[in-house]
Amino acid sequence: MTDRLTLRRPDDWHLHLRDGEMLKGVLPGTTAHFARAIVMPNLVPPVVTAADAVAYRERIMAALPEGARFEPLMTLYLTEQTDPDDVERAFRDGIATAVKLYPAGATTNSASGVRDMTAVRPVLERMADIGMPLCMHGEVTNADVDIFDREAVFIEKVLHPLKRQLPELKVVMEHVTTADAVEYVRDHPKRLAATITTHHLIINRNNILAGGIRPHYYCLPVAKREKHRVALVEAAVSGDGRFFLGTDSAPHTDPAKLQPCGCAGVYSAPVTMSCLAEVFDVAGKLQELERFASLNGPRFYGLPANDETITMVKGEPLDLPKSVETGEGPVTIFDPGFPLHWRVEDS
Ligand SMILES: NC(=O)N[C@@H](CC(=O)O)C(=O)O
Ligand SMILES: [Zn+2]
Ligand SMILES: [Zn+2]
Repeated sequence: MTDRLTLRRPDDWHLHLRDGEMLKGVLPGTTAHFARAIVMPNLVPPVVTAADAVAYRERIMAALPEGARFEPLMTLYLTEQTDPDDVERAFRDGIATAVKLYPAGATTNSASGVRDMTAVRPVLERMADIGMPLCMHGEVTNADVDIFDREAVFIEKVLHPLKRQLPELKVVMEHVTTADAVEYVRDHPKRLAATITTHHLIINRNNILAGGIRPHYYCLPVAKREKHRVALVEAAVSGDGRFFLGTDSAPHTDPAKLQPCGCAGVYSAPVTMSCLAEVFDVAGKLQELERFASLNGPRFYGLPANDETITMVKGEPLDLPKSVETGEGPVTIFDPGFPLHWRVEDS
C-alpha cells in the first residue's frame, strides 16, 4: 500500500482570493500548499485594466502570511470597453497572465461582463497574436436555457464558433462540469484546455438537492448528474495534459450563503490536496495526481513547473476544520462527505 506521495508543489489555475479582510482570511489556506494561482478578477469593481491588476497584486502581496512564498498570476476582467493595447502591455510586462471572460450575468460579480462577443473581437484577436490565454466561464445566460444545459449550449453557441474563427487563441474552459465539455476538449487538441474543480470531482446534483438543500454545495456551473462527475474524474486521472486543477475556491461568508437567495461558490482551497489525493487513490491513479495538480497547468500556460515538492502522507481519517474565521465572518470549508486520509506533510 502506498502511504507516501511526493509531488512537485501544485498550483491552482482558478482561484478567488477576494479583497480586504476576506483576502487576509483565505490566503493562508492557499499558500500552505500552492506555489502559484491564477487569481480571478471578479472583485467589485472588477480588475479590468493593467493598472487595476498591479494594484490588486500589491494588495495580495501585502496580505501574504509571514514567510509564505506565493506568486499570484493576475487576470484581467474582459469588458466590452477593454483596450487591446492595455491588454497587450499587461501581458508583455508580466502584469497579467490571462484575460477572463464572464458572460454578463453568468455568475458572482459578472454584471460588467460580455454581452456581445463581436464587441470584444479586437481584444481576442490581439490575444491570439501575442499568445495570451483566455479563461472563460463557459455558460450561456439566456433565461430560456435550462441551468443544467448552460455549459453544453455555451460550447455549441460560443466556444465552438470562437475556436473556428480564431483557432490560434489559447482558451481555458474553466470549471468544466459535463461529459460534453470533456469530450469537446479531447476532440479539439489545439490550444484548448479545461480546469476541473475539487468539488466537481466529488459531488453531483443529488448532493445539493436530495434529502434537504445544501447551500454550501451550490456553485456555478452547478454540479450535474453522476455520469458527468464520473467523466470529470476520468479526465482528471487520465494524465491528459489538457485537464488540470483549478479549484475555483470561492469564499463567501456563511450569512451570504445562507439566504433565501444565497450566492454561488464553494470554498475548497485548504482541503483540496487531501480531497484530490483521496479521489485519485480511490481511482487507483495516485501516480497521476502530480500531472493534474502540478505539471499540466504550467505546461499549457508555458511556464516552468515548480522546483519544490510537497509530500502527502496517508493515515487515520483527518480531523479537518469545518470553517475559517475571516474579518468579514465565518466561511464554511468544503466537506467532501467522506473521510479524508491524506494530509500534506509540513515542510
Ligand atoms: N463558481 C462560483 O460559484 N462562484 C464564483 C464565480 C465563478 O467562478 O463563476 C465566485 O466568485 O463566487
Ligand atoms: Zn466561473
Ligand atoms: Zn471561479
